[in-house]
Amino acid sequence: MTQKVAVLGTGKIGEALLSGMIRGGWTPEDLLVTTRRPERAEELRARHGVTPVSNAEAVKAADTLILTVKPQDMGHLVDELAPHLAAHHLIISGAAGIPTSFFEDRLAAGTPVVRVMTNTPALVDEAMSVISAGSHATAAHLAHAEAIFGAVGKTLRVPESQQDACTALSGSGPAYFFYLVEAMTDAGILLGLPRDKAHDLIVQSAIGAATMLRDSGEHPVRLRENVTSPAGTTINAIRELENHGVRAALIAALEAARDRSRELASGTKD
Ligand SMILES: NC(=O)C1=CN([C@@H]2O[C@H](COP(=O)(O)OP(=O)(O)OC[C@H]3O[C@@H](n4cnc5c(N)ncnc54)[C@H](OP(=O)(O)O)[C@@H]3O)[C@@H](O)[C@H]2O)C=CC1
Ligand SMILES: O=C(O)[C@@H]1CCC=N1
Repeated sequence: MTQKVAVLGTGKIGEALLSGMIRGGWTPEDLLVTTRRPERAEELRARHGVTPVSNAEAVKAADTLILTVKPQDMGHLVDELAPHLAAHHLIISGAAGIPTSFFEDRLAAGTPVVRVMTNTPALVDEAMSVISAGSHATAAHLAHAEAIFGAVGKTLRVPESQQDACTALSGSGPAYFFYLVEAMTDAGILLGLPRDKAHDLIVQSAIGAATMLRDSGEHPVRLRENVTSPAGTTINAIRELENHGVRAALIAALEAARDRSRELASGTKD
């Protein structure tokens, strides 16, 4: 088995992973990338010193193939790879929705497949990556996937049946926080603050709150209660959040994301 790892379809998430692997000690010589557009390939070579190759060349040179194309492009990519694959290859899919059986049904019997859902904080080594084994993936394959995704943040093994839910929570999760910051910054504008100051206040509050959630060991309810003084300001805001159904909206939003992940399972749903 070579040390080489290929990232096939190196777009936003593929590049986030790639850059983290390099920060984590992988040498660019051990990393191959594939892209659809030649200009994208050159961009990756210039930024990271990695070698862009064709999908077929990637299969020849690397044992571990990380597939980070969109779910809708996965069928086409797998058809292209199938004739070149051999027994030593490990397939790691980073796509939303696509089950490991999608690959197992299209590739030679016994092909090991690991499914991973990571997220964009991989760019700052704070990703949350959830990892599930396909039918033929061994403990060593899972450990290998953990070593790769562990370079960009935390990893958690989950049964594959929980992957769509995890995609809704942590895969898409950063977007919800960015959306909240955007909305709260607008509120700051309404309250008369300059945009840059409103942004800084909210971002630092988010960092502080996230650090407390991670490090204090306290339940989120307790942390919120500690901010909420009797007859104070916070409870007025909380009442408005409840009046506007924000909690119900979040539950419905994540359920919709989970449903879309399920819908993408066939790899053909636009
Ligand atoms: N963005 C996110 O936050 C997350 C995304 N994901 C998953 O990661 C995957 C990629 O998402 P994202 O990075 O956002 O999307 P991008 O569109 O940025 O990346 C996909 C890349 O794949 C390339 N590509 C498509 N087909 C081929 C092919 N046959 N051979 C080589 N390259 C190909 C595309 O090239 P071109 O640009 O030329 O079209 C594109 O650069 C998806 O499956 C998504 O579900 C998972 C977790 C989080
Ligand atoms: O929106 C998406 O489909 C991808 C998967 C999880 C985050 N982004």
